[in-house]
Amino acid sequence: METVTTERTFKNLINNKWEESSSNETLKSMNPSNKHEVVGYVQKSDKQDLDMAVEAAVQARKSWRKIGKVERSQYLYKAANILEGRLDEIAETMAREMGKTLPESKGETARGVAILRYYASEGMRKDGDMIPSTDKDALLYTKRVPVGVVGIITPWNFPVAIPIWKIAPALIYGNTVVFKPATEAAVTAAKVVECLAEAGLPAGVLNFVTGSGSVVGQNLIDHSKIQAITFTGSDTIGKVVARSASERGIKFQLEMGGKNPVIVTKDADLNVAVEAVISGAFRSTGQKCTATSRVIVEEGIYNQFVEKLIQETEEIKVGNALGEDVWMGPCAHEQQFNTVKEYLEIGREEGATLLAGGEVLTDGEYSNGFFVTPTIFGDVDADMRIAKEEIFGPVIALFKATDLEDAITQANDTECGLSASIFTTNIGSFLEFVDEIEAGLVRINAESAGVELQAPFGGMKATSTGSREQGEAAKEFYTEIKTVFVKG
Ligand SMILES: NC(=O)C1=CN([C@@H]2O[C@H](COP(=O)(O)OP(=O)(O)OC[C@H]3O[C@@H](n4cnc5c(N)ncnc54)[C@H](OP(=O)(O)O)[C@@H]3O)[C@@H](O)[C@H]2O)C=CC1
Ligand SMILES: O=C(O)CCC(=O)C(=O)O
Repeated sequence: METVTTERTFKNLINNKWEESSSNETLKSMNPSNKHEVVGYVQKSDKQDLDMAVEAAVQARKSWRKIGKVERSQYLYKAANILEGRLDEIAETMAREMGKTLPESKGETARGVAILRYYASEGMRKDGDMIPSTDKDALLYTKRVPVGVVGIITPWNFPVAIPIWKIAPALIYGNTVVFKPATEAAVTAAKVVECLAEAGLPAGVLNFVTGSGSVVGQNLIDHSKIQAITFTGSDTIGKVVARSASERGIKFQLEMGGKNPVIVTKDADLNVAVEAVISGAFRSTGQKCTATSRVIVEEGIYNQFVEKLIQETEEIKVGNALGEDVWMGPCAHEQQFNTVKEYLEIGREEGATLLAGGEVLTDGEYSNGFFVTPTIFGDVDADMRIAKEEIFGPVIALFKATDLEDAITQANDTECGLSASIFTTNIGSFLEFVDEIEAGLVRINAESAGVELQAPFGGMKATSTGSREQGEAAKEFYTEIKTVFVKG
């Protein structure tokens, strides 16, 4: 039986009006901890709705650019305060809608507030540089200008932080936005947009359109009036974005998969390493692009490390994301649940040794949700699919290494290059790792996940398109540089 906990139907935001879709249809968002519970409804939009949103963003471009960065920052400060005031409510919605535990959901929402404040303060920072000219009587300088209308497509795994780390820099640098969230987390995203709208943004500056990726998302990336697209999600759709954007010669930024390694050397503090591997691999049910998925351990301490890892993994409490003392929630939605179940099977069939977990939980309350136990596979071979493919679930693949060089070679044996950690007390090992590892986020004695909003974020190799999000680095994507030469 379906339980409806909220009557709310969320609308699109187009030109500062909350609009129903032209199809008059809605999509319902379900709770992965209890698949009978509806969290809310969002609009099932089509091309017509998207065209209106893009047109509104086009019309708002000039005036938004002209009011200047300092004034734009005030809207972000206000939105931060509003989001902070709704922190508990929005975190609870997130936990209900995509199964992140309540403490983690609160942490992410607080991070959203901090990101808004960070980019608000960017309003007081410089817009360009003075450069000496070869002509002593001339003035030569650069001026950063907005790109124009930015299309933003986000995934379901960070439904507050990722939208905000794209929307806030887009707006502060003077762009207008059309935002399409992941359908599986669109109610949470709608609440974030409410906070921004309530801050009083002028009409057309931020537009929000929900609906399927294949209709709203595809039309957004193909739209002739968009000047830039930023996307976080799967490799498959990332490639579609890249093709469409490069054909039209517009800017694009992609953040996609990870297969992040952690190396544990023979001199590591094993307690620290075990705790960090568990947190990196299983928090958010392993559904982070920065999650730990391969753990490479030096032979001398392998047995000791694995024994402790198994023991602590077996103590993890899995349950409803809103449950007290629950450490790990469900997979975020049915399709993701099916993917994880499939990989648990693949691991067994490929001949890896199941050391912990590997179960689908179906008893009692568990039967209402998408629950699996945190899983560790040993004896994993580099050619196995569980060693190569992103699972996006709570699954660790363990490998043995003869020495540091072997461990780094194994760590780099992947197409992805987002995040990588090493646990060591040897300064030489850490310096070697920093030099040799092929990853955009390099972490020493710290878990592979965890991003600081004021620092550049992004991957090497097939994970990203080279550009970086967050921190100051975001301005490279959200602005163009004009080089100005002035002769008196
Ligand atoms: N790097 C990361 O952080 C993430 C990686 N992933 C990886 O991707 C896998 C699949 O997850 P999934 O949610 O299906 O990821 P997708 O790449 O399908 O979805 C990400 C976003 O793209 C949208 N989208 C879907 N199809 C199109 C399209 N043709 N054109 C434009 N936009 C589109 C989605 O909309 P809609 O929701 O409406 O389909 C969503 O907003 C995961 O198992 C995981 O491996 C997933 C999420 C985040
Ligand atoms: O580790 C984090 O905090 C960010 C991860 C992320 O960006 C993602 O999973 O998409």
